Amino acid sequence: MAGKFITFEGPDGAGKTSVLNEIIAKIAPKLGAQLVVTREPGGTHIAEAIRNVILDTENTDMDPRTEALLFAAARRQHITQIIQPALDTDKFVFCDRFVDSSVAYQGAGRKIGADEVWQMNKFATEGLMPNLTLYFDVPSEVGLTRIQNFRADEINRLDQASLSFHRRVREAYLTLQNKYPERIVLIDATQPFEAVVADAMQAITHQYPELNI
Ligand SMILES: Nc1ncnc2c1ncn2[C@@H]1O[C@H](COP(=O)(O)OP(=O)(O)OP(=O)(O)O)[C@@H](O)[C@H]1O
Ligand SMILES: Cc1cn([C@H]2C[C@H](O)[C@@H](COP(=O)(O)O)O2)c(=O)[nH]c1=O
Repeated sequence: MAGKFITFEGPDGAGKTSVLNEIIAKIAPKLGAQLVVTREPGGTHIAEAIRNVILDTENTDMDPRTEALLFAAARRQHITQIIQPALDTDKFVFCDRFVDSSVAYQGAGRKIGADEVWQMNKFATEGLMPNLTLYFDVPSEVGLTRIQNFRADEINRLDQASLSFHRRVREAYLTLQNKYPERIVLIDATQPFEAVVADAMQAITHQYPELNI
């Protein structure tokens, strides 16, 4: 892997996507064609189709392991079609969520267990991991309230899970950050938006000074 793989992670409503958009606007002129921005689940035609199945609020009877397998299947397609080819050609890949989401949501939220979810995802990723992960931390209540207040028209099946589910997700992220502090940088996402963007930018340019604007 010659390129750089940077992921944005966090509970629902943490502000990842908004911050990612802001950061991309800042660095896109600098990186030009060396920049790839993508998301999970999704990023390819097949993976976006899988996304629609997973997030459909009608699919209330989906088994937790089916859900985990579908996220991993979407990830596999995304890696082979988008992420790996970009890394092989020296690009910076910014991805909204990756395998840490599966460990947090399916491992802890759905109680499948972190080890089983890691094992299953090894088949999908063949060990590909981000170089840098920004973890946007907010209490579950804060994230869910933001979604209710600002994004009520886009609530998906995962957003609808119980508060205790979302609390387990956050705890799992904090455990991951504690376990892999070299890779995962914690950003306090309860701050005003501009301060969150500044902290995220600082974390990125600390590791990649060439992205300083
Ligand atoms: N620091 C902040 N303070 C207050 N509101 C914020 C902040 N950051 C983002 N928001 C708002 O919260 C809402 C959710 O943000 P966003 O969609 O970026 O979160 P997300 O982490 O990508 O969520 P999800 O993973 O559920 O898609 C948006 O309406 C956004 O404007
Ligand atoms: C990759 C991935 C995602 N999820 C969950 C997290 C969110 O609730 C949705 C995706 O919606 P977003 O608005 O694009 O953040 O899916 C998950 O449970 N497991 C995963 O691996």
